[in-house]
Amino acid sequence: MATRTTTQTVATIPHQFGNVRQRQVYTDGFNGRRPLVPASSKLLELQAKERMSPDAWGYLSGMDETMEANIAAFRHWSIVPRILRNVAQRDLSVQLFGQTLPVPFLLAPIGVQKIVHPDGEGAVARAAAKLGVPMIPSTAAYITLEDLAKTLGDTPRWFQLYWSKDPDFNASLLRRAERAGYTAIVVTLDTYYLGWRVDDIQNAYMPFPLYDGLVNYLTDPVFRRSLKQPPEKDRHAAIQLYMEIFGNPSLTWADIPFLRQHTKLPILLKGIMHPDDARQAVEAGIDGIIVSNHGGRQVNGERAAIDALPDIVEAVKGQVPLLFDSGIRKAADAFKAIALGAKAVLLGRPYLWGLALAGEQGVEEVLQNFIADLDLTLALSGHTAYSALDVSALHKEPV
Ligand SMILES: Cc1cc2nc3c(=O)[nH]c(=O)nc-3n(C[C@H](O)[C@H](O)[C@H](O)COP(=O)(O)O)c2cc1C
Ligand SMILES: CCCCC(=O)C(=O)O
Repeated sequence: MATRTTTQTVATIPHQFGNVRQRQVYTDGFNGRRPLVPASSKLLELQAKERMSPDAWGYLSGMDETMEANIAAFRHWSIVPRILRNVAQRDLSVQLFGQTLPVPFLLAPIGVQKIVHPDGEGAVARAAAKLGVPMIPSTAAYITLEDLAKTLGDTPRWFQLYWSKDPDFNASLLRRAERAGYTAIVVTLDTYYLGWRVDDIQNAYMPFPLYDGLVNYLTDPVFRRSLKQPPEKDRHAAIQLYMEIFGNPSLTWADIPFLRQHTKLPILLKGIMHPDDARQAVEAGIDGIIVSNHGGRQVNGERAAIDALPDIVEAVKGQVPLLFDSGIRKAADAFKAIALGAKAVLLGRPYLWGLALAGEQGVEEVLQNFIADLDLTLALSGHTAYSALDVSALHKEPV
């Protein structure tokens, strides 16, 4: 059976990918079929909205003000292309924690994906594996982290930890992730509680008690031991326990060593928006930081994530790699975040919109489009590698 290594993926995706994709679109018409999903992220969002149930759409939404700020703030920076610099060969790969990622983005952890499509995370993992795009499955997935690891094969994968109130359960999740071949742990720290989500309140909708969305909990030996009866016999008690332990608002910096004691993998903190928190993370020995405001889902009126990035870059001074998410809709956004100092970005809602519209193939097409756009944006801006971009590729616009 043919095996595919990350390095081979690197070789097959980036070079000329954009041109191949364009040729498909303009001459072959995708072998005679129209695209399954719009290449325009605005149209993609609109069509996905029409396809989804109002409850699911409401859940995907966030706080209007912060979400709008996330998108609008990319305009605070613009790309200034350079010419005559031989951009015929390009490299989209980036190095992180001793690993080569074939593209400068990963799939952001997004829980409860079956609310938009019955194949949920399975379809996303299959599309990711097909293209070699790294994925970060959420603790709150509908498919166990072990099964997703199998689907991903040799595609790079990191595990997103929701740090619960039960230390033994947390340790068990970390053990399971290591055993299943995840190569980094992303600890999300902006979601001790879910924010004041007015659409969910209006719809009386709460997806996470849905029983099969708790599968990483229900299959966990430590979680099961805490129940009087197995979840198969008493669903209600299992859901109750999940609700009790899910978020841990008492955490402080003094708890960080717990993570280090329970995993050898690189640890990234997700949800850092303040430079002082970034400094403290470095002091605490954290391996990486994900600058993110959770896609504007947690605090209304929060600063746009891309506006927070330069301050954090300055605070961290290259001591650990920074990643970025919240508002990435097209290659130009990723280009700007990387030029400002992120090593890579996390793609969030757009792949979920592709999932809602056309399942696995929809995700695949969204990812292919994003990669093609990344490649062309790099070339036409006069650069040959995302890993070599810096702020000189941008102009700061007066606000
Ligand atoms: C429906 C939904 C569910 C999410 N679930 C998780 C999750 O389980 N864990 C997590 O760390 N972040 C979660 N996020 C946040 C994403 O990882 C990411 O930070 C966010 O989607 C980025 O914003 P954008 O989608 O607007 O680009 C979720 C986001 C959405 C939209
Ligand atoms: C139910 C798990 C929480 C998912 C999440 O992070 C979000 O809704 O933003």
